[in-house]
Amino acid sequence: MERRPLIAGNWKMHLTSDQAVALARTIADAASDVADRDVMIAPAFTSLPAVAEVLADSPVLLGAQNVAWEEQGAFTGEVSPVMLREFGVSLVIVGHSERRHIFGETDDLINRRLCGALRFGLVPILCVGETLEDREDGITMQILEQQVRSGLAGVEAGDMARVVIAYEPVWAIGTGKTASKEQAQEAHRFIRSVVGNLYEKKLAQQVRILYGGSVKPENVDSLMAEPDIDGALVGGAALKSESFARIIHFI
Ligand SMILES: O=C(CO)COP(=O)(O)O
Repeated sequence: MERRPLIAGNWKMHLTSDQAVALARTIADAASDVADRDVMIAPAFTSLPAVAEVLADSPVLLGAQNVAWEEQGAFTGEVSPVMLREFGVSLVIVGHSERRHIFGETDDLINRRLCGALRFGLVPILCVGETLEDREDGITMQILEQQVRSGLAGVEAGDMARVVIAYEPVWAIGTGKTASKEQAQEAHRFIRSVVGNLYEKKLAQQVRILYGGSVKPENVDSLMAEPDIDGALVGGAALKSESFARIIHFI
């Protein structure tokens, strides 16, 4: 089963709108020759309109870093899927570890966000990952299973075909410590098996699973060579045009 790779840059809470436009321009140029893979960048909400204009004639997809589940309403501080669609956003990150650990987002809340994204035609990127403590306690796979199952609760097979999952071990995010390709492959294969138990095996083979956590030009090729790693969710290295350009062009 051929899965189309996806390289996604998560800009987190970095860059003013002017800076975001400048970086988006260089990435659009760098990605102009890629045909066999998807590339996405997710700027801060405030930069979406300006970055959307830059990407209008580019194959680079526009992503957002979070999403609410209702079209509109009394949800102070939230941004609705319809508001994101208005600016050409097509993918949205949900359940990022920073949302879970800094802002206390629960599995239930993340599931609501994911379902809201699907309902309004956005592709959700569901992030899952264990902490260092979980790994040392030997409960990595239980944590991943729990996060995948609750994140996907109520999602029908027809919608599941659009969902992307990102495995981001918390201990590897922003630390410079990448999971070894063996650790990442083991987690990805396990996540695919969990999806296979929830849905048909064929569907599990179609689902793209990205790796995130200190992805860099130096390690992207070996990670991408693993059979169940279908792409990367990149933080720090996505903020530098040369390094993200190299990551997009992984071999
Ligand atoms: O959280 C991440 C992407 O969502 C990973 O961040 P880093 O690439 O900076 O480790």
